[in-house]
Amino acid sequence: MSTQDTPFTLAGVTFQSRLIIGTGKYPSFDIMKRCHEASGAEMVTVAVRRLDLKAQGEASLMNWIDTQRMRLLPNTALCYTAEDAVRTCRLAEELGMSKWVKLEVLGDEKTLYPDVEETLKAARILVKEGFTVLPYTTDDPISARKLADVGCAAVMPLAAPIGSGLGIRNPHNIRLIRELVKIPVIVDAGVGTASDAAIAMELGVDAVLMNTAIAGAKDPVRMAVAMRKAVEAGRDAFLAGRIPRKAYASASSPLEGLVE
Ligand SMILES: CC(=O)[C@@H](O)[C@H](O)COP(=O)(O)O
Repeated sequence: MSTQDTPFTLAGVTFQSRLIIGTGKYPSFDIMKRCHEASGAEMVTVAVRRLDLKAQGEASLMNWIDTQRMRLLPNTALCYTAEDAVRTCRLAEELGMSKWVKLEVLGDEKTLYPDVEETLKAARILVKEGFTVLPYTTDDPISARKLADVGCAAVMPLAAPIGSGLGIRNPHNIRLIRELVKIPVIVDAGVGTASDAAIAMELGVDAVLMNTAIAGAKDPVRMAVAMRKAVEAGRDAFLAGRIPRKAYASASSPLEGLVE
């Protein structure tokens, strides 16, 4: 029996790649650009509040992003209130970046955990203003459902705290979120290596967003390649369907017709 994939579609736009990539922490803009190419990602997130608006030419981050190939996804990193996040999204729009936003409203500086109450508040306002809202959230299924109910285009539960590289802390919850909401689910933050990305995809999520695992690797370009392959492999494994786990061995070769 062969299995057919359905395209990854977000707010009516179809993507070939299920990997979304960041722009922070790279050793250089040149390495970042090479990672973007190697990853095959078609969407790239940029922290609006970290942008140096005065930088020109090669000193400007935006100069190193291939916007012909990749859709820009401005994000609200460094925002701790709904008000700040909404203002940042409006600024992104004024700068001509995009009306698609990665909404990130953080609870504190130590954990960088999402403040779900403020995220919901901001999401309601932004959806009303016509933004396509992709919110970073906890791995709590009820919060994910509330974000879906207010009209977000996807939900992006964390695998683990941003930049921690701890991998999927709660696979069960990620699976519950996948079951509960009808919109795309994108695992965002905390991926440490390729197997984490593959596990996320094997849980049935639609895509994975990551930054630190690639930007902070010893060889970022090679890690970008590994992540592209891991996301593809995880998706294939999910579609193929894993075998059930068994408590005891079962022989790989048939037992009938043994030569005596
Ligand atoms: C780039 C970005 O938006 C991060 O805030 C995001 O959440 C990724 O986290 P990692 O760096 O842990 O992959």
